[in-house]
Formats: sequence, C-alpha cells, structure tokens
Amino acid sequence: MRAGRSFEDRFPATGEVTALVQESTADDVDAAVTAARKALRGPWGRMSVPERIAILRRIVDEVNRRFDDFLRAEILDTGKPVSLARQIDIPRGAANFAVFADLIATMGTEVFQTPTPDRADALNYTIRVPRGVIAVICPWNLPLLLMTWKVAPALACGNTVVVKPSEETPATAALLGEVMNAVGVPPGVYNVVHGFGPGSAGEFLTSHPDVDGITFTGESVTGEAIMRAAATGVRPVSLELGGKNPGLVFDDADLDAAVEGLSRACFSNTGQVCLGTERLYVQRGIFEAFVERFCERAKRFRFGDPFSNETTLGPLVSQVHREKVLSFYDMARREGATVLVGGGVPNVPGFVSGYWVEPTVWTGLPQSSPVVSDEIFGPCTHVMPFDDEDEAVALANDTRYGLATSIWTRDVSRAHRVASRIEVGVAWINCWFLRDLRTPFGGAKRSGVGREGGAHSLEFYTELRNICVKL
Ligand SMILES: NC(=O)c1ccc[n+]([C@@H]2O[C@H](COP(=O)([O-])OP(=O)(O)OC[C@H]3O[C@@H](n4cnc5c(N)ncnc54)[C@H](O)[C@@H]3O)[C@@H](O)[C@H]2O)c1
Ligand SMILES: O=C/C=C/C=C(\O)C(=O)O
Repeated sequence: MRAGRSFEDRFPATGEVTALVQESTADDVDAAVTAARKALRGPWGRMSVPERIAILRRIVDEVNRRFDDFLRAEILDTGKPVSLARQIDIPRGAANFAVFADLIATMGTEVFQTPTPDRADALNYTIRVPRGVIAVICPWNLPLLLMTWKVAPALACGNTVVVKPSEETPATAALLGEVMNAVGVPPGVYNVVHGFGPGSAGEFLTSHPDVDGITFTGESVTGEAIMRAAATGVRPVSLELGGKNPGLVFDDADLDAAVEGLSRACFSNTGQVCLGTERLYVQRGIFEAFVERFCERAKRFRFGDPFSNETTLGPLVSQVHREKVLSFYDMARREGATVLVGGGVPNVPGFVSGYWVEPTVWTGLPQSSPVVSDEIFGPCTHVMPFDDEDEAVALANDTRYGLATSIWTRDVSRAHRVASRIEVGVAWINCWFLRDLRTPFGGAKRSGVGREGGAHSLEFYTELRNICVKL
C-alpha cells in the first residue's frame, strides 16, 4: 500500500470507530491486478488440480482454526448477533472452499465422436481453462460468506482474484489474506484492495483493462454501472443483485411453521439479506390469524450487545443505511399504511448511538407504493391478502426483481405449480434460505445475470476450449 487517504470502519452497534482503512489508489489497484496476472503465469498457473484441492482444504482448516478471529471481525464490521455469525457467516465462509474443492475433484467434460467422410471420425472434446484475473466486488450484508462464495470457485478453477470488499465491512477479506499466506497460497493469487465504488477502488478495478471477468454482488443500479464498465474490453460479468422477494402463504399452510420461517425471512440479519422477504401475500381465510401470530413473533426479537448470546437482532450496517430504511418507514406512514408492529427506532440501553431500527409490519398499502415495490433492505414487510392462486402468482410477479420466493402450503401439487410460475431464480417451498451449495443460485429479471453454485459456477470461472482431433 502506498500513501493515500484512509476511511473509518465503525461498529454499527455503537457507531465507534474500530479501524482506519487505507483506501487503495489507482496505482494500488494496478499493482494488485499486475500481481494477479503474474501469479497466473507462475507456480499457481502450473499447479495440478490435486495440489490446488489440497490448498483449498487447508484454507478450510485455517478459517476454522481462526474461527473466533473471523467471528469477532465480522461482528465488529456488521453488528450482527454472534448467534447468527457463528451459525451462518463463518461456517459458510469455510464451507464454500470445501464444496468447490469437492466439485473440482470430480468434474468431467464432454466428448463427441464426430463422423467424417473417410469414416475414420474425429473426436471433439472440451477442456476448461481458468478465465484469468477475476475482480470480485462484494457487499456488506454477509461479507465473508458472499466473498468466499466467489473466491472459492475462482481459485478452485485456477484463476487469481482481486477482491474489493465493501467499504463498510473490510475486515474479513483482510483476515482471509492472512489465511492464504499461512496455508501457502502463492503470492499474487489472492489480492485485496479497499475503498469505495465510483472514483475509488471499485471503479479502478472494474475498469482495469487487464481484468478478465467481474463477479459482483450488490444493488441492481451498481450492477448496471459494473456492466457498463465491463463492456469496454468485452469482459463477462456475473451479477447477483437486489430483490423484493414475495412470500406466499396459502390457507392450508402449517401456520406455526410459516410464521417461524417467514419471520426469519423478513427479520434475520435485520432484514439485510438479499433473499429476504419484504412482501407477504396471505390467503384471505387465514389473513387475520397469520398476521396476529406473525406480529407477535416480530415483537419477540431481542436487541442488545451483538456479542451476547441473548441478542437476536442487531443494528443496521450504517447510519446512511438507517436513514434510507427510516425514510421508507416515514413514507409508509404518509401513504396511509397501518403500522402493526414497530415503525421506529428502539431504545437499546448501553448502545444508544447504534444504527437500530424496529422490526416493522405494515398492511393497507397498494402494490404501486414504493414501500411495496422497492427494495428497502431492512427488517420490514408489507402484508396483503389474496383470494386465489392466480391472484397470488400475479401479485408475486408484479415486480422488476426476480431473486427468490418462499411459498407455504401443504398441497403438494399447488406447491410445485406455484413455484414453477413465479419468476425467480430461487423458489423455496415450506422453508427459506435452505441452501445446497451445489444448486444454481442467482436472479431473474433485474436481480441478476448468470448463476453461480456447484457446476454452474464453472460457466463463469472457466473458459471452455473445444479441441477437435481428426482420427
Ligand atoms: N443477489 C444476491 O445474491 C445478493 C446478495 C447480497 C446482497 N445483494 C444486494 O446488495 C445490496 C446491498 O449491498 P451494498 O449496499 O453493499 O451494495 P452496493 O451495490 O452499494 O455495493 C456493493 C459493492 O459495490 C461497490 N461499488 C459501488 N459502486 C461501484 C461502482 N460504480 N463500480 C464498482 N464498484 C462499486 C461497493 O463499494 C461495494 O463493494 C442489496 O441491493 C442486496 O439485495 C444481492
Ligand atoms: O444476501 C444474500 C444472501 C445470499 C446468499 C448466498 O449467496 C449464499 O447462500 O450463497
């Protein structure tokens, strides 16, 4: 790192500055990309697949050995409760490397025997080669999980990476660098640059001509900017973007399970999950009963010290994000919503300057309200009744986004029928965020481009080369 500006990293539960982070300059980004290119041509590029797999497995072990360091860093950056980070963020950070080590160990490619006029035939076979230097641009909501979700398949496939974590959550990407060094990942394979988007490290990286592909998770408008940057030089992108995900509850659903599952979908990680639910549609016959129980459940979340096991809901990630979420809380009120739960800022003793907001449930708004159509990314949801299946599907699909849905019914036929009609990349039936990392993951419509997960990740992280040999 050379001289440049620095920026503050804050603990969202108190607003206290926990670190000063050096902002990478255009020269730093260039040095990182150059190092990544050089590493491709060095020992990493010549390494056999079993050797790479062995390194990936050592990464898993080292992340697990330093579990508590990762846990603490992630909590200080995000403010999320320790119970959540211990169960989801850090284990998944390690698991991502294990899954792609397994995948790459067993992947085959296709072969065709092609008839020729002399009847000797030809063989067409396909090999996968690394795409090259991959830029990995990450959001702040699940920093380690979403970063390793991209870095693991990139490295498994033999690429090198330059990672730009979110400016809100820089710590675990830096810690992972220590892990890479400790387990013998060659220099230049995993690089981290820090900073913001426009006019900073994000833009420097995505517009760098020696980057071969860009994988991004974040907001849809940022995805558009990144796609424009990628157009220069015709670089491929993989985009996992925003959502306004619908949850559907039919009148034959297991109500207890639906209330529990959807309360996680709406509120866990303080609503800052791209797959989370911000629109609930409930069949009219059970509307009152569902809403009553759902609101009761929403009131049971406990704010407090993110490091305490008792805490089930943390603050939002930043003051700026809190202003955005609260502006939607105001708008809902102005537009005449009935506020069933929350709608404001809680008093959290000992943490009064943290970025807290209450879990919030509204009814009574039309589909056209921005509260019902725009991604808020907070612990809030609007609930609306529907009469039949066709109406539920139409309401669910009435959106620019298409990331995920969660459907609750005991009617097996209906469950499959509805899931296949909702325009999303990921449909869950009687569950939410039940992830099998071998499955395709991504969004339809404005929620993204491409799919990552299992073998689907290879579509982005490798280039296919077809070889035709005349026999
Ligand atoms: N589909 C998914 O898998 C998924 C997963 C998690 C989050 N998200 C989405 O992410 C959003 C929340 O995350 P966020 O606020 O960090 O997103 P964001 O788009 O504001 O920022 C994401 C990253 O992009 C960088 N960036 C911003 N502008 C850039 C530019 N012009 N060029 C290059 N880089 C730039 C940021 O610095 C950050 O690292 C929500 O919209 C959420 O739905 C989607
Ligand atoms: O906020 C979005 C959460 C995305 C989750 C994943 O990408 C995953 O589970 O791999």
